[in-house]
Amino acid sequence: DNGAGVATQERKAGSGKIGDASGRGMVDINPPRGTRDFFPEDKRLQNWLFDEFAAVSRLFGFEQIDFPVLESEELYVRKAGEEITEQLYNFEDKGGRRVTLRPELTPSLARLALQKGKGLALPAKWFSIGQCWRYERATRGRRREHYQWNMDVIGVPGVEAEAELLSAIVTFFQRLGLSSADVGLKVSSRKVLQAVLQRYGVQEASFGPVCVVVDKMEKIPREKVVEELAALGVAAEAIEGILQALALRSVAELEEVLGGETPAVADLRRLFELAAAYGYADWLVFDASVVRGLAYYTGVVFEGFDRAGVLRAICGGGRYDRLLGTFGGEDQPCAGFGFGDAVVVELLKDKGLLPQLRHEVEDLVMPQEEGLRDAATSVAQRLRASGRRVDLVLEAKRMKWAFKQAERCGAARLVLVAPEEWSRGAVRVKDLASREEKDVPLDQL
Ligand SMILES: OCc1cccc(Br)n1
Repeated sequence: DNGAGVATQERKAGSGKIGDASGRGMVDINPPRGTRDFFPEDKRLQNWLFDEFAAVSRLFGFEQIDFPVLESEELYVRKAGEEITEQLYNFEDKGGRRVTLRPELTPSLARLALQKGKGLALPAKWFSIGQCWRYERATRGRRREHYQWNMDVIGVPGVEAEAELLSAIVTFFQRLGLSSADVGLKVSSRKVLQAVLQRYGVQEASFGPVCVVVDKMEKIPREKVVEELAALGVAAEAIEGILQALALRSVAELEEVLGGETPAVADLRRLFELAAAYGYADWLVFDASVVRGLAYYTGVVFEGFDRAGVLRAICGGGRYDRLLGTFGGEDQPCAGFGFGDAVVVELLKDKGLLPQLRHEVEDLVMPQEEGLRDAATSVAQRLRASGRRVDLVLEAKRMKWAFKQAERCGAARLVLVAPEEWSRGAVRVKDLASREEKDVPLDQL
C-alpha cells in the first residue's frame, strides 16, 4: 500500500529506469522509497480532500497557519520512547545544525504560539494541512510521508475545546457521506492513568513513557506491555492497577473505581453532555484503553475508528496542557487533533463514497488554420476573462484530434476560429452535449 489516492493504480516498482543520453547511467523515475507522486487524477482527489478539511475548519471559525516542513530536531526530542520520535527523518545540515523533516505539526504550532507570547489573542483556533515524515526501516516497506490536517484550540482549559474539535471531525465525516454507523470516536482521558499512577506512587516523570507503552496494548502482546512497564520501574501491583483501569467499560465504572470527584470522571461526564447538546453523542464511545501514542497528551484523548474494525485509526487527538512549557515557554491549555490523508481515503473507497472528479474546462478553442492563431488566442483570452476555463490548442491539428481532445479535457464547447466566420466577427461553436453547431458573434460568446 503506497497510500496514494485510490485513483493511483499500484505502480509496479519495476526498474523504472530510463536511458540517459549523457551516458551518466540510469535515472530512477520512481519517487523516493515510501513517498508518493500525485498524477492529475490523484491530485484532484487530494485537492478535494484538502478543500473539505479547510471548509470544515472555516465553518468552525478556525484560521489557517503554516510553517516549514524542515524543523530543528530539538522540537521532537522527548525521550518517552515514542515511535514518532524514534523514526525522525533527521540529518545534519551544511551549517552543522541538527534538523529534521517534521513527523507531526503540533510542535510547530507550539512554536508559533510561543512566538506570539502575551500578544496571542486567546482562544486561538488554528488549523493547518501539511506533509509529515518518518524514516521507517526499509524492511517494513511502509509509507514515509503522509499529509495531516490539524485543528487546535489554544487557551481553553475546559472540555468545551475538545467537544468543539470532535464536532468538527463529525461534521467532516458527515460531509463525506459517512455516518455513526460507519465510524465512531473512542474517547477517554489520560487523567485515568494519572490517577492510577498517583495511587501507586509512580513518579510523574514516568507518565509520558507509561502512556506510550500502554498505547501499544492492541499492537503487541500483553506480556510485552507488562515487561516494558516493569522496565520503566512501575511496580507489579501498579501494573495490575493500570491494566484493570484500561479495561473499565463505562464512565460509571470509572466513577466507582476512581470516585466521582476525580477530574477524569468530571471531564468525561461533561464531554458526553456536550456531545448530546451538539447532537453527535451517538458517534462517541467511551474506551478506557485509548491513550494515544504521543507523550505530551495530558487529559482527554480520542481517536476515530471504522466500526467494521478493518482499518487503522482514522484520526486522533486530545488535550496537551504542558507542551508549551516543555519548550521553556509559559504553558497554555491546548487541545487538538491530527487527521491523515490515507486511512480516510481507504475508508471512502470501501464505502463507495469516493467522488468522481473529472478534468473539466468550459471551452476548447482552436484556429481552423495557423493564419488564425493570433485570432484564436484573442478568443481564448476573451473567454478566460469572462471566467471560462479554456484549453487552447497550441499546434496545427485536424478536427478529429480536436474532438478527441475535447473529450479528454471535458470541454462543454468546441470553439473553432474559421476564416469566413471570423471575417464576419463570429466564431463557430459546437455544443458537445447537444451536438448543436452555430455561428456566434464574438460579443455573444
Ligand atoms: O502517524 C505517523 C506518521 C508520521 C509521519 C509520517 C507517517 Br507515513 N506516519
